[in-house]
Amino acid sequence: MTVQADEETFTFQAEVAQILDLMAHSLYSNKEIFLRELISNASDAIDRLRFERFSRPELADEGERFQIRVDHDKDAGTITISDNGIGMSRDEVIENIGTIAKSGTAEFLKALTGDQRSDAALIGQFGVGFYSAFVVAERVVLTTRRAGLDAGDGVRWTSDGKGEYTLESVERPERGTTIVLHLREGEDDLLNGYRLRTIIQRYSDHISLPIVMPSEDGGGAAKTDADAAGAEGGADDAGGAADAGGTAVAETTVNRASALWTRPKSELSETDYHDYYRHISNDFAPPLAYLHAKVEGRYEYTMLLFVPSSAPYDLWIQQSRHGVKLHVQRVFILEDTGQLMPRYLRFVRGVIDSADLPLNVSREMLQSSRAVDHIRSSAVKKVLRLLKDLAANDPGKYAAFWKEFGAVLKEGIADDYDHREDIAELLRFTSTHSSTQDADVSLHDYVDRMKEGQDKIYYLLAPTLAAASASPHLEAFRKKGIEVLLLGEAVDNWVVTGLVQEFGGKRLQSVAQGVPDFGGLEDDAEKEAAEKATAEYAALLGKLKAILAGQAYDVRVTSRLTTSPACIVANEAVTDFGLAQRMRGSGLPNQPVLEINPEHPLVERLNRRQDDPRLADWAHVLFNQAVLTLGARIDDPASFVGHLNDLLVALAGDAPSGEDGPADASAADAESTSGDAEGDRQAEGA
Ligand SMILES: Nc1ncnc2c1ncn2[C@@H]1O[C@H](COP(=O)(O)OP(=O)(O)OP(=O)(O)O)[C@@H](O)[C@H]1O
Repeated sequence: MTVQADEETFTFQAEVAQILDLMAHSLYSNKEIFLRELISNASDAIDRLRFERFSRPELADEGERFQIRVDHDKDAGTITISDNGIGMSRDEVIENIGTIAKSGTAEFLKALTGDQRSDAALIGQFGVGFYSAFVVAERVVLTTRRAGLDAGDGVRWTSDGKGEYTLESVERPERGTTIVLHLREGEDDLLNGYRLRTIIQRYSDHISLPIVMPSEDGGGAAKTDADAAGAEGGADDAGGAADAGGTAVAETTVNRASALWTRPKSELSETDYHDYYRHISNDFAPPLAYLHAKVEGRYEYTMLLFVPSSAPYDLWIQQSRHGVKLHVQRVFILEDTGQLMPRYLRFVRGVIDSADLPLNVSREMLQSSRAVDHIRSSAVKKVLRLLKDLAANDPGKYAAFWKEFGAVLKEGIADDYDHREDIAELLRFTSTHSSTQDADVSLHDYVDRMKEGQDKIYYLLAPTLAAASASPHLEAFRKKGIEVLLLGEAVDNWVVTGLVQEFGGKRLQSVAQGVPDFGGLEDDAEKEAAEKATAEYAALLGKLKAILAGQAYDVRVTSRLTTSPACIVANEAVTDFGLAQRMRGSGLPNQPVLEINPEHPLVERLNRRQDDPRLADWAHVLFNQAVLTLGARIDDPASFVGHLNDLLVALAGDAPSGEDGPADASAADAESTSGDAEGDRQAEGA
């Protein structure tokens, strides 16, 4: 920091410098948005002043009208945006302009791809509004004075966006902020009243405050005081002051200046809604769906809510913002932090405007307000209905929604008991019936095509979808043609437990827990075969159990498998809450049971050759390969590889003794094993 008279020079926070650089490259194809961003900040600043006045009556002075002013000066090559909002103190300027305090900055920067289009959308989402000025300006001068401070407490911030900015104290009689953009060479097309007006009407028409421009702004013929002052280098502040103070120049309001949600639906076009959505979300893409409702009755409120088409970068950040802004009688009050929208609907963006709350309502008051309870419950119902309609009328769009937000919506099954059934209908899964990994099966679809005699909804919970779809647990179900839902997300455990094991009167049943349960779909012959196998294998089971003591809770014969030799299931028949935890740990259930397939040649051979000196190797390999197909982690991978290699060496049989071949005893054994393996292959082939 260098000090020169009253001027101090500061260095931008590293992230700001990086974002400024990226922005100039990525946003250029969309350069007009700088105006939208600066007008949006001005509008926020006025909203904040209006709000602060409720608690600080001393700020309520002047009686002038709130407005945002846009002006340009062809000769000086400047565009000026001023507002009579809350302004900033020196500390606030340092904190707000020059630093990015938002959580997730690092994640955001990582998410940038270098692709102009997608980066532009991301940058927009991140809301780096003010810095977009540097897309068109080579120098930006911001002059501001906080409401409630003295005229001598004005601050001027100047920067060329290249790493440093300066601050100096200035006299500024009126509160508010003025931003003068000194345009880069080649940006003269923006120095045109008609062009500016068109941009404002395109991007900022929905701003509920008047945006005014000098009346004679068509070709820059009229010179305002601001223009004249701005033309002099270093006279930016004088320009701004004259500007915000109001001059004798005639002004016209160029936007509609009424809160969009207060206007009747019949007057609004799709484009109006989309523009407004972009204003509040910073999302360049149009919303997937929206609802606009005016409710009258015991409580009176309006809601305008949007479902975005893609997830914001911070959807999974713990403290991510909720997207609904509370207004009271059109005055912005606060951003929702969960009072208006539950966490599982945190992707919803929009406005709720209540006529019943006091203007000075605080967050604490919201928590115990009946009106808020009512609004919240109605908002949730309406959003769920909107999603239901989308699913029914536009399955393609709903699939897109599910891809982006399905995992968030699933949280609602555990969090919102009252709406559990509605949410359950919105769930989509991948199943053994799906041709891709896309989640395209609803619980209704599943129940509708259940086999005759089937009385349960089967599911398989695995650490990933890939592990689920390749799991041996599905073999018998596939053979019998019974559909199984494949659940591969951490939140899915809450889904199955949250559904209280039931949907539409059908119980949910894991295919990897307890003894195999095919409901009414197992015939007597199968049951008999299973009993017979258990008897035939009793001795082998005892031996395996002894070898795997401490690893396998139990070893059983199963009818669950057709092609795999073994699998692991959870001993408990019912999902418990701890399962998700374990799935994220080693991936093994608390009481892992090794199930072996009596029809498999390998298992048959073990039963015939229980005296095999390598029985322990076989047992460990069977157990651990079953752990792997579960998508779980082997406790002691080195020992597994050791057992496996011992068997491979024995099978290889022809390894030259004396080099790396087995010792004599094992060599003899290797031969007999290899012979057996041959027999096994034939048996398998037969
Ligand atoms: N005209 C203004 N008057 C008062 N404060 C302002 C003004 N413009 C910007 N600020 C302050 O600077 C901060 C940073 O502005 P910036 O546009 O970069 O991000 P933001 O407005 O916070 O985010 P978003 O664009 O997502 O709304 C604002 O939050 C606000 O505190």
